[in-house]
Amino acid sequence: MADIPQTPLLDTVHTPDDLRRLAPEQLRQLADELRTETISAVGTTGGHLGSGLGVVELTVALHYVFNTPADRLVWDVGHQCYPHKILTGRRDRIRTIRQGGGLSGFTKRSESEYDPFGAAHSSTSISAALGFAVANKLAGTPGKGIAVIGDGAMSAGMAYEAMNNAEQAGNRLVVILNDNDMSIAPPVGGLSAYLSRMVSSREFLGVRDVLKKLAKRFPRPIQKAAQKTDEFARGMTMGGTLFEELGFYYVGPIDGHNLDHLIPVLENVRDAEEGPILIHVVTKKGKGYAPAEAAADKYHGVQKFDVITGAQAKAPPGPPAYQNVFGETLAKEAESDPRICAITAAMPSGTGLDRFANAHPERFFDVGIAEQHAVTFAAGLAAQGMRPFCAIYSTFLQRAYDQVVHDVAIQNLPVRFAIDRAGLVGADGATHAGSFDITYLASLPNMVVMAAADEAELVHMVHTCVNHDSGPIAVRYPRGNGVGVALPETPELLEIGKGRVVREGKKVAILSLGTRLAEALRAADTLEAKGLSTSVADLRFAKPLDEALIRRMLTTHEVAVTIEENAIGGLGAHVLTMASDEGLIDAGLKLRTMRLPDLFQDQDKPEVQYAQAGLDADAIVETVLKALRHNSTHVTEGARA
Ligand SMILES: Cc1ncc(C[n+]2csc(CCOP(=O)(O)OP(=O)(O)O)c2C)c(N)n1
Ligand SMILES: CC(=O)[C@@H](O)[C@H](O)COP(=O)(O)O
Ligand SMILES: [Mg+2]
Repeated sequence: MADIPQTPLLDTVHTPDDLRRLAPEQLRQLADELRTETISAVGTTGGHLGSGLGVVELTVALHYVFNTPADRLVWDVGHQCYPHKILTGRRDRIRTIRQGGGLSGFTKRSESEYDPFGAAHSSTSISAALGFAVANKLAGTPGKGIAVIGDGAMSAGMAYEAMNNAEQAGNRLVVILNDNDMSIAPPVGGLSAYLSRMVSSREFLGVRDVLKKLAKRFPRPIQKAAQKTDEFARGMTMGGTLFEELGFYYVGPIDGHNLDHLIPVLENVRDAEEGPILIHVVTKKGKGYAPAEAAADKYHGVQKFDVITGAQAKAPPGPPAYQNVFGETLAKEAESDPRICAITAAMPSGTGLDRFANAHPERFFDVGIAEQHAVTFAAGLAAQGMRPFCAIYSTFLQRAYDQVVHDVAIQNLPVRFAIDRAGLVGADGATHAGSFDITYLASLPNMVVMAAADEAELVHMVHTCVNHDSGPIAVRYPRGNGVGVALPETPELLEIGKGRVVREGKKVAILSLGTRLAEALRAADTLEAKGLSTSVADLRFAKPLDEALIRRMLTTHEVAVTIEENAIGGLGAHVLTMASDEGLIDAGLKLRTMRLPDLFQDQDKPEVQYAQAGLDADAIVETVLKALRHNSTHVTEGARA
């Protein structure tokens, strides 16, 4: 573990109350020590670094000026909250972040009173802060709602829905726009260009500029405060900013690393009688750590790294990552099919579409953090004859559910959903688990839902998505690397709704969907060794089900087990419904469904998580043996566990 840095002043600050007892001139040192500790901690654990480094000064200033936790500080996404956690009583656990049993990598209500709202999915902070603000206003209790939202998160429609509704909060709501001109990738779209113009068209506001603007806007008390300064700054153009048109008082842009500017501005905003106010702070993602500042991604998400050199720990070379198999396969398919285009919602590298973009830039679209728009944009493309691949993580696709139903499924449009991070994802924890997409997709009209059992299957499924002329198709696959099977030279056109028997047996049938297939085969070996002849089928499709294959398995084996990397309501539910409707349960079939829990809080590596979730080979064997023992007289010798 990297040495814990010397931080004499930070050592005395355990809560924001300690911070607020410091003299203003001590805050610079505190910020420097906080940045050093953040770098050291993330060097040990890996995680999100760049965004936290960019808000070190802002974090100090916000807790110094506002009366947290009574003033409810809501971090958007929450990946930048490591400095906030260090200052709010969690420094002793910061080196457990994003690990099994450790701190969450995002804000989490159950962790601290200083985390009033959980996050991880972006663009929720203004709505939540508005909720806190209005609740306090209604109750007549003090306490503001303060949202800190990034320029990337500001590209999502939900942020505008909240701002459009914010007037009612008055001065109870403060929005800090943390503009570092970065999302995970460089930001895209009109808003990004607008913010760049705002920042480049005027110098950073000094305190005098801000006080002058505030003074003009607000009644006497602020003017008095403003007049304390020895001179007024030049006037600012009043109004005209996008945010002012939405009903906010816009203040900025100001230097988000200059405590001498941040603190007086925040103090004046805190005491303003008018509102809501949006403060536009300009920061640098990765600030204060040369390797992060120099990196293209500003060290957004990092492995453990050497603090001195910035060199990240390299994962041993293994099979290709699913995201890259997807991106490269689609890029190859697109060489011969001009209809193919690809859409990401601000995750080009995470989805592997950066590879597609390099090959076909004119057919690649990064729409920003705007999953709802991404899906309906894809629907429009499909309706006009294109073959759009909408690549969105399982968890983030949840945000666009009505667009999937209303704009794609009901209209039976040939949109292709490439659903990465399906199943458990490890360190990102519960908010990023891809536990529900089979449930929320396989009940939709016209929707085809496939799950790749390995990287070769993914290639076949992408090829099938390209060449099968039908309505919507979703293909899901997990975070991480494949299993090491050879990628097919010639991809297969799969028959929709047809699974495959991978192993023939007689007594036990394991019906697998997705990458649990490897565990199913391991379990079959164990069961065979116990004298239990076991079949294994890879169903490939959750919808439409391969009913003929399933019926054969359920009627010729004593025990059948379904297994999927999805919570309840997925494959198992559909097989159970079919078995029940066809009277197979009545006929004495022992059918068990193995699936994820609906809430899985742990953050350990996925293979550890699956064992904890009871979805590995040992759990399959145990499930089968229990089923066989259940009111059964047919237990084969040796089957007793
Ligand atoms: C709904 C949703 N889509 C995608 C993501 C993935 N994501 C996490 S952070 C991030 C970029 C956020 O950019 P910004 O708000 O500017 O914060 P910064 O990292 O620059 O501090 C994205 C796209 C997410 N968390 N939530
Ligand atoms: C904070 C956030 O939502 C993203 O940075 C996410 O953590 C990326 O996940 P992957 O690392 O699986 O791409
Ligand atoms: Mg940003």
